[in-house]
Amino acid sequence: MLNELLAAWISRQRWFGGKGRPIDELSIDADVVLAPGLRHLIVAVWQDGSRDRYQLLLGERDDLPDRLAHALIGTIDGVCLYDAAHDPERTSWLLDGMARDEGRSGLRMRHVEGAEIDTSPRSMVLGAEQSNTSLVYGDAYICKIFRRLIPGVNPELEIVTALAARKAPHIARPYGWIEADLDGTGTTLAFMQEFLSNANDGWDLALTSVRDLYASAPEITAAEAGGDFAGEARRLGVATARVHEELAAAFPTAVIETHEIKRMAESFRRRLGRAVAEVPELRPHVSALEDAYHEVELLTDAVPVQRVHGDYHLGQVMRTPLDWVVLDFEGEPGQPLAERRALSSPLRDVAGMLRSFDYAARHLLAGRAEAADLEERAQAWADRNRAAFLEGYAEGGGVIGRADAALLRAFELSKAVYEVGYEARNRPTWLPIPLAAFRPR
Ligand SMILES: Nc1ncnc2c1ncn2[C@@H]1O[C@H](COP(=O)(O)OP(=O)(O)O)[C@@H](O)[C@H]1O
Ligand SMILES: O=P(O)(O)O[C@H]1O[C@H](CO)[C@@H](O[C@H]2O[C@H](CO)[C@@H](O)[C@H](O)[C@H]2O)[C@H](O)[C@H]1O
Repeated sequence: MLNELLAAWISRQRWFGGKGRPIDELSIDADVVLAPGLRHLIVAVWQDGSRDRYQLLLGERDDLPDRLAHALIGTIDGVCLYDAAHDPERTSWLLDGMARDEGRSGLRMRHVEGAEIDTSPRSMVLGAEQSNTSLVYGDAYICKIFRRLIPGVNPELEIVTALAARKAPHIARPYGWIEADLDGTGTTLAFMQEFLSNANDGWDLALTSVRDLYASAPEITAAEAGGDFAGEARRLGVATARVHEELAAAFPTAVIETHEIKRMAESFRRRLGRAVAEVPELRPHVSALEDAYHEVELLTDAVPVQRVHGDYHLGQVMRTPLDWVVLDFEGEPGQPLAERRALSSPLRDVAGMLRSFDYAARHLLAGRAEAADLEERAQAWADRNRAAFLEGYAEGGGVIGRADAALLRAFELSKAVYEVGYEARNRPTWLPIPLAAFRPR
């Protein structure tokens, strides 16, 4: 009975990865009582012969107050079952558990060495619930509950705790995490960090600048328009280089030679193959993309590799009154953990952010009558901020040599190919944004 209720409910959740496909079976793999009226469940969802596992906090109440009505999953024997992530009276147990390093039937709640956790703030679910659910406790902490579970330590926990131990700048302080064994492997279920209460998302800041530019008279250049972002783009470049330096110091590094460079080009091609099969609009660009990837195969110099962010864009950075802070070191969602933890060229992150300036510049263009004129201004905005970011990156000690141009270009194009797939699946009206990256310039 509970299984059926959960199957119907889970398929409607924003974070459920198998939307649009029928659920063949849902089973409960683990069910731990965390506190009175609060259970922690790991469920396995079977679709088309494949299995994904998700976690949920199951609340139980005899009467569900109105403020929790939206979280109702169903009623069994007169007991209301609901998503307790939305119930601050229940989620306070997670904070208490981490503060006291508690364990419950295989579920381990931990705090970072030396971190003092104030257990008084109550939580709210962060509005933009996407692939995960984030709980914000007062203005002190943000605890990300990873919904779809992949066995292993989450790269975000791994990286942020390693950088914090080095007292690295540009990261949000880690406080605690929750873990359990999945298939015999210690697996991160949740990760809690400092909440940057007085900070703005990089994407929102960039868009404010772009809007100003669109609203301004045509003769006004990107540099003259109000809300110029280039100073911030430069600072972000500096911060990015510093984070790369810290990652290289905290984790192993290597250099890859000719045959591994060829393998990298092959992986760009594989991604392209998959994306073309999914999105036919990519077809006219295949030959130009192949040429760009071939340039990589011709490289003769060794390429330095290290741990990187992996899914770097303006939505992953926040501007505090002091400086930029980098968030979400999880890598590209949906990729296998081994791939997300693999060493890579830091140019991959540089390329990700360059793409993001293009995104910010272009995303308001779609469907606007005056688009041709705006297109020019959008391009000017993107060019200016991309250049400023690269200047900052060099200023911060990041190295982009002349021989790196082919690799940087290939990373950028490959990111755009990934974005084409991402937009086709999630936001089809945004598809023209990454497609514009393939136009000859
Ligand atoms: N430490 C933090 N302080 C303040 N806001 C944060 C923090 N971490 C994340 N956020 C907010 O949550 C949003 C989503 O966070 P993110 O880690 O990118 O989650 P997801 O993996 O679901 O994309 C960010 O764009 C930001 O607005
Ligand atoms: O933030 P996530 O880890 O969930 O990353 C995924 O979603 C992103 C969108 O939210 C997506 O980023 C793309 O859109 C951004 C604007 O919304 C833009 O700044 C990025 O440059 C662009 O790639 C990201 O690719 C995806 O992995």
